[in-house]
Order: sequence, then C-alpha cells, then structure tokens
Amino acid sequence: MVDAAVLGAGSWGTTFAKALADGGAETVLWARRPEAAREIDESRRNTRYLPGITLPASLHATSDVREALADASQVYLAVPSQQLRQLLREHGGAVRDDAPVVSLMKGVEAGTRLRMSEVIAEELQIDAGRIAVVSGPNLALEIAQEHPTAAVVASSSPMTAREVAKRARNDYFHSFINTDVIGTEFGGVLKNLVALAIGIVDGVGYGENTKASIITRGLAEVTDFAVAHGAEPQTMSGLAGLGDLIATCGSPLSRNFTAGRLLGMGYSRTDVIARMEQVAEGLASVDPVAQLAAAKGVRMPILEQVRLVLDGAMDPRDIAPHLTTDDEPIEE
Ligand SMILES: NC(=O)C1=CN([C@@H]2O[C@H](COP(=O)(O)OP(=O)(O)OC[C@H]3O[C@@H](n4cnc5c(N)ncnc54)[C@H](O)[C@@H]3O)[C@@H](O)[C@H]2O)C=CC1
Ligand SMILES: O=C(CO)COP(=O)(O)O
Repeated sequence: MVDAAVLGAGSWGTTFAKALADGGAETVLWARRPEAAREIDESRRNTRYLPGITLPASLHATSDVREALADASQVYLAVPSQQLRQLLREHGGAVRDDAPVVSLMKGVEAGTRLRMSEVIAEELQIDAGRIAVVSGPNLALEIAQEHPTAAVVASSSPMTAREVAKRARNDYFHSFINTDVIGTEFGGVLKNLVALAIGIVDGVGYGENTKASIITRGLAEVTDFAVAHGAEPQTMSGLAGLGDLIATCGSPLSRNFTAGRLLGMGYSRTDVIARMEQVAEGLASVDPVAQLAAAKGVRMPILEQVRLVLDGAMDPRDIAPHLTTDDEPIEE
C-alpha cells in the first residue's frame, strides 16, 4: 500500500509527486515512457521536464499504470486535459474503491466542454464527494526548486478536501481547502486564457499598463463566467483566481504566456503548437470556453480577441483590454 499515486510524469506530475514525497507521503509516479520511469527511479532526475532538479530518494516511479493505481490510497491526475478520458477509460478500473481522486489539471475537454472533475465522475462513476481538484499559483519549476507556495484543494466533501490537503503539504507547499469545485477549476482554466492575452501583448512589445489593464479586466471576465456557471465569487479573488492570474501572467515559465508571446511575435497557431514542447492548455480551452460563455450569455471580450488572434483574424497589435467596437463607455 502506498499513500499516493501520481499519473503523468510531466513537469507538474513530477513536481507534485516530489512535493508529496517531501511531505512524508510514500508516493509512486507513473510515467508513460519506461525510460522516463527508469531515469526518475535510477538517477533521481526528470531531465526533459525538470532540468537541474534532484528528486527525493523516497519517490518511486513506474511505467505500469495498474501497478501504480492498485496500491494507492490517494490518486492524483496530471496528464494533458484532452488525454484524461482515454486514460481513465483504459485503466480507471484499477483505482481502489475508497481512494480520493484528485485532478491537478487546468483545462476543459474540447468536445464535451466538461471540467476535469466532471470527466472523472463520468468515467469512474464515482460520487462527487470522492473527487477533489487542486489549483493555485503553482508554476511547477518554482515548486520543484522549493520556493514557498500555496494552493487550494476543493471538494464538495470537506472531509475529502481535508484528507487531500493534509497529504499535499510540506515545508514549502501549503494547501488550503474550500468546497467550491466549480470556481477552483474554472479559475485554473480561465487564467490560461488571460495569460495567452498577456503573452500576446508582451510579444507585440506593449508595456505594463496594457498588461495590468488586461489582467484586471480579465479577472472581471473570469469572475462573470465562473459565477454564471455556479462558482462562488470569492473563489475568484483567492489562490485559484487572482493568485494564479498573477503567477501565470507574470512569468516566462508559463507555457500559456509563452504561447501567447509567440502569437504576438507573429507566429501562427499551427507554428505555435509545433514549437511548444509542453502542454499549453489554453490553446485547446479557448473554443470550448467561448461556447460555454455564449450559452450563458456572458460577454468575454478578452477571450474573444485571443480567439481572433489565434484564428489569424485579428492583428495582435489590435488586442486591447476592451472590445475596440465599444462606442459607448460601459460600467467597470
Ligand atoms: N506545469 C505547471 O506548472 C502546472 C501544470 N498544471 C496542469 O497540469 C496538467 C499537466 O501539465 P504538465 O505536467 O505541466 O504538462 P507537461 O507537458 O509538462 O507534461 C505532460 C505529461 O503528460 C504525458 N502525456 C501526454 N499524453 C499522455 C497520454 N495520452 N497518456 C498519458 N500521459 C500522457 C506526457 O508524456 C508528459 O509526461 C495540465 O492540465 C496543466 O495545466 C497545473 C499546475 C501547474
Ligand atoms: O498553472 C500554472 C501555474 O499555476 C502553469 O501555467 P502554464 O500551464 O501556463 O505553464
């Protein structure tokens, strides 16, 4: 029996597994590629995703997903959002009946527009109270370097949130709890879209006023969207909302910021996707989030402009913290 299994040995799965192990949890990390599992186990390194980081000796890695799941009293999922359903469909049967299942992911499924906790509930057919999500200002490399950081664990069951938060903490990583799964998940999804916008204006060469305007109006947009879908407004001013916006929009470590920057420099969507070596979830979330917003009648001008730039229908230099077609001043 191990305390935790983490599925996905990219930058976040590996970092989170390290954080769990550093907090004293006996942890197993599943890597799809056997050579990646071997490198982690034998050299204590994941050079492709976390260069320069030495992983704890107590962290075990495997490329056998069923072995990882069979003995785990908690399960953490950290694969790209578009890949989750297939993974659970193939191997979800190996999850123990009593294990909480925790999403570390920040995307929505493109075809269904579902959040990751909803995909988990559908595929594993488990009660919502066994599902938790973790979000917050959590740039993986900084946490792997043990910079002090906070996150929030959300579950409709306060007991599950507490159980997960007690495991997912150590000297440099602290987990708060809440019961607003919708707000916590959407905070993580939507900040990626604002980070794309910030990257675009950075790539164009605009300065801090432009960025602060977009972040502030972006937070209003994100809050309107999330609340329309059932989130608590205060979640959006917490770690999973404002906290993650600040971290992601302000750091070249962010893959969404980086993807936006390339768009702002004039690369096309296809070129950007080809150049990204890690997942930038925002690229796949733009369309489903726009569809969800339209269904609820939520106005999202910044998201719309990102979409137009991605589609090659707007010059990145024209992106602004408002719709350029607004003739009448509107209330802040
Ligand atoms: N890296 C970060 O700073 C943070 C990332 N996240 C979220 O964590 C999730 C995972 O992202 P990262 O680890 O950063 O991505 P990544 O690009 O660094 O790694 C993705 C991992 O998933 C694996 N993978 C790809 N397709 C797969 C499949 N079909 N089945 C199984 N494994 C597959 C890849 O081999 C790789 O190990 C994303 O939703 C991201 O938004 C959340 C917080 C922080
Ligand atoms: O979620 C993150 C920070 O909280 C990581 O952001 P990126 O996916 O843009 O790198």
